[in-house]
Parts: sequence; structure tokens; C-alpha cells
Amino acid sequence: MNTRKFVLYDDSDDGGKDSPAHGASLEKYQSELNSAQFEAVTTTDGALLVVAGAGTGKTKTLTYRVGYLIESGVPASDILLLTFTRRAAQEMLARAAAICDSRCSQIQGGTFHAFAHKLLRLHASQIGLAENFTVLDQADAEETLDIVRTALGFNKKEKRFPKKRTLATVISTSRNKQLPIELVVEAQYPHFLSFAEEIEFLAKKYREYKRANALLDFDDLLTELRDLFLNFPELGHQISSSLRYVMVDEYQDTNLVQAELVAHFSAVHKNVMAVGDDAQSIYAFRGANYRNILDFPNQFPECKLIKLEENYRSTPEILSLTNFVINRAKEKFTKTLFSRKPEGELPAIVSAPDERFQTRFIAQRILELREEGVPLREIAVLMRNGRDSYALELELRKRNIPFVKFGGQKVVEAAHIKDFLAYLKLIYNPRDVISWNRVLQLLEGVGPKTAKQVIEWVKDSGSPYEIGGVKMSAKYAASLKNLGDLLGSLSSGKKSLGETAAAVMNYYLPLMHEKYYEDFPKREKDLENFLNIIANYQNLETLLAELALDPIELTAIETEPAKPDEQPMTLSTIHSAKGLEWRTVFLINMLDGVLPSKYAVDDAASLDEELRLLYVAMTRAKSLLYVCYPIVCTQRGFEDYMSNPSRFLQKLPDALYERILLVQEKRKSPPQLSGKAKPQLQKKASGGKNENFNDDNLPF
Ligand SMILES: Nc1ncnc2c1ncn2[C@@H]1O[C@H](COP(=O)(O)OP(=O)(O)OP(=O)(O)O)[C@@H](O)[C@H]1O
Repeated sequence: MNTRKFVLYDDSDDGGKDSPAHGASLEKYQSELNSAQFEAVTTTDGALLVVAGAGTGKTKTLTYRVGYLIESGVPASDILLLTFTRRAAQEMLARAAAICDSRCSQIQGGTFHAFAHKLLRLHASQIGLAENFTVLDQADAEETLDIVRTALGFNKKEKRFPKKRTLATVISTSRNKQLPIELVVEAQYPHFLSFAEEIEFLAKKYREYKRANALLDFDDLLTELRDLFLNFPELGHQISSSLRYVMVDEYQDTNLVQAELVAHFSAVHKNVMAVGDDAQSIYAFRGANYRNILDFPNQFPECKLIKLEENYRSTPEILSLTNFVINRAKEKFTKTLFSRKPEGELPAIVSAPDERFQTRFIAQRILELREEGVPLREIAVLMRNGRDSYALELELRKRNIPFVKFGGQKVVEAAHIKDFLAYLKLIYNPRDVISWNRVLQLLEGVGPKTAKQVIEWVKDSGSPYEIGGVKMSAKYAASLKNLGDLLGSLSSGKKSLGETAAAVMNYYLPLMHEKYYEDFPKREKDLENFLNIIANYQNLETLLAELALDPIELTAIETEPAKPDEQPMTLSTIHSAKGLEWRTVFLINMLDGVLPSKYAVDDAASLDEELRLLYVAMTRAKSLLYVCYPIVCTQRGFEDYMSNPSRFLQKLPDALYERILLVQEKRKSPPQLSGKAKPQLQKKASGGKNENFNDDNLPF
């Protein structure tokens, strides 16, 4: 890595001030951690790499290390803990606070992007960034690319030019993997190779456009911060001096820029700990490089390595199956995970006649588990794609089973919320062209052409909210003036965030009524719930940044508030289930083409990543694991076809699992399924006959 260091102050003579004072009572740590975990917690100085398998206590180790450092007298603000999601950070800090005290919640941290955002805001003026820069979320970044693409006339090429989403992927991959655009196009979109030069040019123009309009996309947050360290060494030194202890979770999913940032953060004190599991690397598609974890000892030559191999999460039965599955990966780093937990039930493979049966099986089984005393919050249904659970969501609602969903559509992706947020974004940054485009086109009669004219005026104007003065046909004058007056009056900062949001809501509701007449009541309810969420944020800047950096799931506002005495169960994509655990896990739609994805089957490295994804999913289960697939699937709502169970389920040793067949019987006891017959479980030891089931195998 080409990193130049400019160490301007000499901190070497600090009398060992980095070492914690060891005021912590070691007994607590010794009794609750195994010896490897204890070593990882108490080895605070220097570089440390903790490589560990699933469920071996990485999170626990990090949490206890935070507690240990704080109890040893390290000020919370000197500690940086980087996690993969904000949720993970919040959970970890809450757990740390339970071990130690509330000081733990004061440590610095969050995701790489959020921490980078915080530092860039803080130092914007010093490094030549506009202070009110806007963070582009994924959708906004694509819109911006579209604007640039259209301005360059690339959308009018005779041959099909790549769409905005493809362009965004190519540009982002090239930046995250630090590869030339041409190589990325060749590897991922060879049919667009003839456009490589244009894409390169477009990427350059996109960069310029963002700079000119004070816009930063996600990748910029990381690279701008990296550049801060490279170009402003004194400032960089000041930042790393303040970070005495740096800890990074999920290191296997960092990309090259993130690895560079870790080196910069820890450049002064050199106390850096990375924790990760190469078998759980599932973000290569976003530029993550699991080799970072292998390179860590090279990056930090005096690095100590600690392995965690005792799995505390799962029963030996679940562990045997997951060990077998991950050992099929072509490229792997062998770890021998073992469990001392008492024996439990074999994991089950459930072949359902069709998707409806799969859904009914899961809903019914959840109710049974609840009857048996398993709290709903200890149950999760995991899936490859967010859309895989739509039918199940309906069924759960029908049966009044409360759930939250992670990894599905985000609040900010829903059209009406996007509209609503566009006003707030304009109040914050009146030069946000994408938001202007959106809100202008909500006005009656205003189409893309008129919106463009107004935007051109806004760009050149010193007082962008005064759009009422734009020379336009009289039919728009009043509505433009209204809009400009609203935004202008709310931009003064005199109103609280809640009051601002309420005023926007008042203005927007009649427009929403026009635009979404069909399902207006539902959308209105969404917005009301969204206003409640907004009430938790301190100000507009924090709200917009956090929504972009860590979007809220749509079901979080759609679902009825959970009963206070019963926390909901979880539906989640596998990617969003990372780091979490539940007593019972259902994995649905385990079909070839889904997991592994049809886009991955021709490439060994991609197949390995899919296998790791399955491994992550299965290792979330503590006691019960159900791997389900429908034998017959339906596409476009009416065409049935025979599916293939995932190739990863083939040739599994019989001793590692049992099969469950779903049998439909007339009910003797009171009906639960709206008077219809309900499917019964029929367990079958896998003993030798594990060929795929078809309708003939099913006893009905
Ligand atoms: N030393 C220990 N003694 C008892 N239980 C432990 C110990 N270490 C971890 N556990 C428990 O094991 C489970 C898994 O731990 P944790 O979530 O920290 O693992 P992890 O390595 O982060 O898992 P993954 O990477 O799979 O998400 C948790 O329920 C945790 O409380």
C-alpha cells in the first residue's frame, strides 16, 4: 500500500501511557471468558488479529474488551470501535454497558461510513469540502449518474448504453477494488466492453458534478477521509492521536480503502485489533476482500494472532452440519470448531409441495414453538432475497404474529417517503438538484421540461428558494411561489425538526392524495409513523445523514407497534442477519438459482461466496434449524414449474440431518387455518434415502 506517514510530533516518550492501568477486576473476565478470549480481551497494546469461527464469541470478546479498557481507566472517547452496521454497534455498546457501566456507550464508533462522515463534517472547512455537503444514498447516486449520463448524451447511443444501476456498480467496484474501470467491465459486464472509455469519461464527469454540487456518495466518504490522511498529515495525526485503541469487527468484509483507514487511525498509538472470520466473508460483491484478514499481519508486522475455536452458540448437531457445509468451499482456511453444548435435535430439511405449504408450515411451527414457550424474539426466518418472504409476511399478519424485517425495502426507497424527504433535503441544501426535480414534478402540470427550466434558474440564482420569481407560464406561478415560500420559511432554522416535518407533511398530503389516490390511507399512515421516528433525531443534518448511511427498514414503520410484552420475531435477508443469533432459525427457498444465486453458478469464487452465505445463515441457529424449499414454484403469479433444491443440500451425510415431509390431514382439533386443513409434520430419519422428493414421495 502506498501510504506516506508524516509523524510531526514525537509521542514515544509517553511513559507507557497507552497501557491501561489494569484497574479492572480480572476475576470477572476470567470467569466469563475462555482462555483465548481472555487473552484477546487483555492484550490491549500493539496489533492483534483474532480469527474465529462462527459463534465462538468474537462479539463477546469485543464487548468485554471495551468494558475492560474502560474499567482500566481508558477514557471512552479514546476508544474507536468500528462495526459493520449501526445496529451491531448499538447492541455491542449496550452489552458492554451491562458488563461495565454507561461510560461504554460514550466510545467512538459505528460503521466505517458513519465515522468517516462524522470526521468529514467536523473537518470539512479544513480540507476544502463544502460544510453542508449532502450524502447521496444508493438511489440518489444512481439518479445523479443518470443526470450526468443524459447531459453527456450517452442515453441516446444507438447501441444500448448501460443503465444507471449498472454504471453505479461498475464505478463503485472500480473504486472499492481499486481496479481500472475497463477491467471491471471486462470481468462483470463484458457485453459493455466497447463502452469502457465512455464509462471512464462518465465516471470523471460524475466526480466533477458531485464536487460542484457538494455531493458525496458512500465511496467518497471513505476515499475523502483516506485523502485527508494523505494530504493533510497534521490533521491526520491529530485524529489518530485521539484514537488510542482501535477495534474493528467483521474484518473479513472490509475493502482495501477501509484497510488503509484502519492503518491511518492506528498510526500513532498502534493499538489495533481486528476480529474476523474468513468463512463468513459475504460482501465481495461490494468490494470486500477477505484477503485483508490474511494481510493484516503483514500490514502490522508485530501482530499477535489469537484463534477462537469453541463454538458456544449451536448444538453439536447444528455445528456438525455447518462444519460439513463450509468444508466444501474450494478456498478455505481450516478451523476446527467444536461445541460442548448438550446434544439437541438434528437440523431438518423440509421439502414443501409448494410455496404455500412452505409458508403455512413456518407459520404453524412458529405458533407451536410459541406455545412451547419459545419467545418470538428467539425465532427468525432467513432468506437470500428480501422479496422471498412476501407470502410469509401476509400469513404472519393474518395470524397476528408480530415481526420485524431486515434487509427488505428501506423506508427511504418508498416513493412517498422519498417525496417527503426531498423537501427536507432542500431545506437543508437548496442546491440539491435531484430533490428539486422530484418536488417540482409533484406540482400539477409540471413535467421534466418545466422542472429542468426551474432547476437551471435555481443553479444560477443567489436565492434559490425564490422560484416564484422564475419567468414561467402563469399557470405554475402560484404553486411555484407556494413551494418556494414553504422551503424558504423552514430553512431559517427557527423551527424544530418536528415542527419542520409537520409543516412539510401539511403541504405534501394534498399532493400525495393526488398522486397516490389508490392507497392514500396506507401511505398517510406510513408518513405518520415516519414522523414519530423523525422525532427521535436531534436535527435535520443528523436525520438526513443517518437515513442515508443506515436506512430504516420499511417494515419498521409499516408493522403495527409490537405489544409491549411480546417482542416480535425476525424476518431477515442472510446478509442482514450477520452477527445475530436465534434459538430457532428457518431458512426458506433453499433452491438452486436462489442460493446459490443463478448469477454465481458459473464462477468458482462466486459459488464459494454463496456457500459462505449459507454457512452464515445456518450458523445463526442455536437449537433448531429448518432448511426449507418448495418443490413446485410459481412465477408471474400463475405459471408452476418444478424447482431444484439447492446443490449445497445434495449428498449431505445422512447422519447430519433429518427430513421433514409435510402431510396434509383433516383437523381433529379446533382449526387454526381459517377452517382449512393444516399441514402436519412427519419426520423421517434421513437413513440412506435422501434423493430429492417429488410429488410421488409425498403421502397425500
Ligand atoms: N466464553 C463463553 N462462555 C459462554 N458463552 C459464550 C462464551 N463466548 C461466547 N458465548 C456465547 O456464544 C454465543 C455466540 O457468541 P458471539 O455472538 O460473541 O459469537 P461471534 O463469534 O460473534 O459469532 P458470529 O461471528 O457467528 O456472529 C453468544 O450467545 C455468546 O453469549
